[in-house]
Amino acid sequence: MAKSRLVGSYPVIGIRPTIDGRRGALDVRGSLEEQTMNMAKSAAKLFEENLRYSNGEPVKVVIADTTIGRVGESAACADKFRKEGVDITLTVTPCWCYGAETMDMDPQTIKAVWGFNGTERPGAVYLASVLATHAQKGLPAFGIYGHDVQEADDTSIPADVEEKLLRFGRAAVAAASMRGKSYLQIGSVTMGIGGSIIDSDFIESYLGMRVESVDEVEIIRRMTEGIYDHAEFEKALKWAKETCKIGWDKNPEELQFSPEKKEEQFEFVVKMAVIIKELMNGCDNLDPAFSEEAIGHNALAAGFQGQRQWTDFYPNGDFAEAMLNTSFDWNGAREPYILATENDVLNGLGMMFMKLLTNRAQIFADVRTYWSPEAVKKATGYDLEGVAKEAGGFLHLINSGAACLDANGEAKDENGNAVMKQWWDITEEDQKAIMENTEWCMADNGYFRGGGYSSRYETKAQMPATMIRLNLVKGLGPVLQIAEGWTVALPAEVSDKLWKRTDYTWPCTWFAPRCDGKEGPFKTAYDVMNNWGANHGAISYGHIGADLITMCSMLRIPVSMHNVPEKDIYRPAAWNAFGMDKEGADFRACKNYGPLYK
Ligand SMILES: C[C@H](O)[C@@H](O)[C@@H](O)C(=O)CO
Ligand SMILES: [Mn+2]
Repeated sequence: MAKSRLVGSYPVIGIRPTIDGRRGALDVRGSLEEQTMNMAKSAAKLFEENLRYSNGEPVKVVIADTTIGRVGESAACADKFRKEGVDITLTVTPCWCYGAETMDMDPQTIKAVWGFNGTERPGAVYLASVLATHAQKGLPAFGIYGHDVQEADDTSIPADVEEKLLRFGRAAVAAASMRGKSYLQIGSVTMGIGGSIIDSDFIESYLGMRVESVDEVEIIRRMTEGIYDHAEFEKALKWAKETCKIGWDKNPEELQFSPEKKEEQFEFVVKMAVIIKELMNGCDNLDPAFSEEAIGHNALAAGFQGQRQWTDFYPNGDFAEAMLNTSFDWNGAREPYILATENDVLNGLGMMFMKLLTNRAQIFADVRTYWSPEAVKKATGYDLEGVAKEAGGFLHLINSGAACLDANGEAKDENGNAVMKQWWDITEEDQKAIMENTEWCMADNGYFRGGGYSSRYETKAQMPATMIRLNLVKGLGPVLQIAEGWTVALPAEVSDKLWKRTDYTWPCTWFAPRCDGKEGPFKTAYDVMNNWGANHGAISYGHIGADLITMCSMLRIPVSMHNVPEKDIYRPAAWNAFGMDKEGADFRACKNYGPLYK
C-alpha cells in the first residue's frame, strides 16, 4: 500500500474511563472499575476496527492508564495523552463522576462523552452534568446516551450508540487530520473566480492548516533543470502510453497540432503530474543536489491555476488533475490526492473534507446546467424516470480536469454494482475498467490555446452521491452547502444529445439531488442550482451529509443548506442551548465559539 508522504502526525483518539472516586466500606469505586474499563476497551475496539486514516492505516487509540476518579488522575491522563499526540477524546462512564474534576479541559481536543444507559448507577446523570459544565466552560462536547437501558454487565455497544461513536470518530479524525498540514496554491487567481482568491486567515484559523504558494513557473523550472524523479516519470509515461486511450481532436483542422506535437504534449502533461505530486508531498528519489525540493510542501490539498496564462501557452493541467484525484496511477492503488482546477481553493477544500471523511476519490465539477423534464423532453423526446423524475429534473456536473476517473462508475462491488471505492479496495480489474472507459481527447483550443488533453467519460451508473460547496461570505465567514442525491444513468442516446450541446470531450456526470417538492432550496433540482453558492461543486460517493454536518460543527463552519434528515444531525450538546431551529442554532453556536485555531 503506497504510503502518503505527508509529514506530521495523524490524530490519536484518547479514551478516558471516568469513575466515582468513593472508596470506604462499600468501595463504590472498586465495584465499578471493571465495568468502566470495559466500556473504554469496547469503544477503543470499535474505533480501531472501523476508522482509518487517509493513508489507509487504522486509527490509533490509547486508553488512560487508570480510571479517572479525581483531578490528579485527570491531570495524569492529560499528560499521557499529550505525549501520545491525542487530538480527540472520548470520556466514558457507567456511573456518577465529578464533572469539573474529571472532564477533559484541553481547549484543543475534540471531545465526546458516552454515559452508559444503565440504571444501577447514574451514568446518564453524569453525562448531563458534565456536558453542562463543558458548555459553561466554552468547551463544547458531543453527548452519547443510548436509547434503551442496558444490563450493568452488558459490554456490547448498541446500534444507536455505535452510530454516534463512529460519526463522531470519522468527523473528528477528518477535522484533526488537517492540523499542521498545508494547502498548496500553484499559480494565482483563475479568470476572476472568487473561489481562487485564497484566504489564508480562514485556512489557518478554521482548519489549522498553513497556506503554501508557488508560481506555475516552478513546474517549468523543474522540467528544464530535470528536478523530478526520472525513473518515476519514465514509469508514468510508459503506463500512460499503454493505458490511456487517446480520443479525438475536436478542433478545426487548421488548429490541430501535428502528431509529433501531440506526442510531445502527452509527455509534457505526464511530467506535470509527476512534478505536481512532488511539489505536494516531496520525493526521496531526487538528485541529492535537490535536497530542498525533495522536502515538498506537505500539502494535504492543492490547486492549479491553469487558466489563463498557463493554458494560453502550455498544455493544460487536466491530465495531472484527473490522475492525481484518482485512487490509482502508475503505482497502482494509492491514496487519492486533492488537486483543484482553476485554483478554486474553496472547492478543493470541499473535496479534501470529503476525502478525509470517506477515503474515496473526489469529483470537481461545474454546476453547469439544470435540465427540467420539459427541456429534456423537448431536446430528446425522453420522459424522465426514477431519481431524475423525483427531483423534477437533474443537474449537469461537468468541468474539464479535476474529476477523478473513479467517477465513471466502472469499479464494481461484490454484487456488480457501480461504486467509488475506498482507495485501498480498488482492484487491478477496477483500474483496468476505469481506464478503458476513459478517453483522453485533445484539449479544446478555444479554451486551451496551449493544447494538452482532457479526460472524457460519462458516469453511466446510478450511485449515491453528495455534492457540497464551501463558501466565504464577508461578515459571516465560511459556510457550507450540502446536497445528497444520486448520479443519474440516462439512456445513452439521451445523454449523448444533451452532452453534445456542451463540452462533449470532458467528464460528464448527471446528478439528481434528493428533493422534497416543498418551497425552499430542495423543492426541485432547479432550486438546488438556483441556491448554489458558486460555479463549482465537490462531489463524493455516498450519502455523507450527516458526517459533514458533524465535522463542520467541530470546525465551527455553519451549514446554510442541506437535505439531511433531522434525526441524523449530530452536533455538540451545547448547540441545543442556541435554539430549537437547528440551522439557526448552528449559526449562533459557530459564531459564539468561533474558529478552533483563532
Ligand atoms: C475551460 C473553461 O474556461 C472552464 O474553465 C470554465 O467554463 C469554467 O469551468 C468556469 O468554472
Ligand atoms: Mn469550472
